[in-house]
Amino acid sequence: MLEQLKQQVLHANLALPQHKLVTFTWGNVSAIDRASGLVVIKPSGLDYEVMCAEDMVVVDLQGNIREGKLKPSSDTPTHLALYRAFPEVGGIVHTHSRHATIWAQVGIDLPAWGTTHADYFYGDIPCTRLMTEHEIAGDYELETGNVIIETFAQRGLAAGQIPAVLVHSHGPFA
Ligand SMILES: O=C(CO)[C@@H](O)[C@H](O)COP(=O)(O)O
Repeated sequence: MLEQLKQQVLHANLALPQHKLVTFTWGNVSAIDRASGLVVIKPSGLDYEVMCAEDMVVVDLQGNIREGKLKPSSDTPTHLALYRAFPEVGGIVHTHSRHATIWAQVGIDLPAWGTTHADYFYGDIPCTRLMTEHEIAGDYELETGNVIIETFAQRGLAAGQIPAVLVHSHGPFA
């Protein structure tokens, strides 16, 4: 099922350690097949060095596992919330890359100060508000998606124009 997309998602996940964007297994990439509404995502906690296409997990937009032997990434509910909210989004990447994560801990927007930033973003990269204790203690990953959606709605941002966000005290999603 979705063999080509699994290869693409595997390749994108393996690019994270190659570009030094993750520590240990703390990052994940997914992609959606909009025709079927199915999402291919990295398994949770599996070393990138041994990861292969068959390890990719297929889930539907409600989080039901449709194919795969391994547990999907712990961030799957965040990815799914974003796919449900932003129909223009075809793929999502989350990392704990050092500098973006530092900005996320500070909790401020990333200003459009550089030319490469300007090549990809029509403005500052927003940082979400701090999540509440209730949100953190509840379904944290789903609430992470919700706070991203809230940030884009409150600021009138389009995911196609600002294709990344910092989640306060966590890290970047793009
Ligand atoms: O920040 C966290 C956990 O605190 C997550 O982003 C994990 O780092 C994701 O790991 P996988 O479940 O994708 O391996």
